[in-house]
Amino acid sequence: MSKLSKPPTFKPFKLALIQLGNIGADKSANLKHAHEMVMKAASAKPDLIVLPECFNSPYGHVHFPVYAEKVGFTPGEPYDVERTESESVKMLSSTWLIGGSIPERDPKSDNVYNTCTVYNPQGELVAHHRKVHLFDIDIPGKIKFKESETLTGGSTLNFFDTEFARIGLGICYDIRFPELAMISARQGCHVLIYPGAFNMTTGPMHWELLQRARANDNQVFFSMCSPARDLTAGYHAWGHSLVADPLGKVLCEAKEDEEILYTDIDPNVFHEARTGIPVTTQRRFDVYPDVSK
Ligand SMILES: O=C(O)CCC(=O)C(=O)O
Repeated sequence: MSKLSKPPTFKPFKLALIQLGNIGADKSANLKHAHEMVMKAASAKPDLIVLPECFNSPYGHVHFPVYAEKVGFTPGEPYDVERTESESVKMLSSTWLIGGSIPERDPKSDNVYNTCTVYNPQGELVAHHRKVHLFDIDIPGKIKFKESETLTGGSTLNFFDTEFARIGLGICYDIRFPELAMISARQGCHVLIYPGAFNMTTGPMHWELLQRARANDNQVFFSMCSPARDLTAGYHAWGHSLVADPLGKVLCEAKEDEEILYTDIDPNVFHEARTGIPVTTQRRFDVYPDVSK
């Protein structure tokens, strides 16, 4: 994970985003439904399946410590999925799968993180990302949210290699910090995937704009996978799971209900964008040397 080796050759692949619905208070029911939807998505034989942010628990800072699981890894150490205590990790091991995110309790520090886990087709947990930027906002009369009341921010940037692409990870609010996407792209990621759950205020304002911007800035494919909207839940997710191409064009977008979106990722678009508008080789670090390389 996240070592600077040569990226794999970027090859065409089929991506499936599961905009999961019916996420309620019952964790086993959430996992059962997620499993059914992963199996349903897998029947179309995609190369990579993605679940949304917080797919096993209601979204809200009060819920995170209650639903948090010991996932079975320590950053910097090899993963040991055999010894995991996490029901969610056991359910997820099936194909190339970005397991959205779940609240994770670190066994040593007892800190709770919002964590994305990634599995290869052998069912091994091969990468993880702890949400770096916590969603603490207050838009009077609209939305107030404070993840930092119960969560700790991660402190690493993460990507993983498949046989078809190098894929960078982030979670939701991480998209507002272009540095994360920029550094992942400079480390050779072809595709950036951020499970996310925007809301009814910032969703219409920024969900599409930010994804198209990160895609276009970095000339990569960019995708966020959201839960479906549930107006009976405490948090109303925007939905609209989306994939943008390296020119910033929206390739596909869900509405607000439960849905599986399939997209063919074509490396030619990536290469043509970078050849036609060669910003990746025209940067002037002599003018902005403080920007991380
Ligand atoms: O950035 C936003 O507007 C929403 C972020 C969010 O919902 C999250 O980080 O979970």
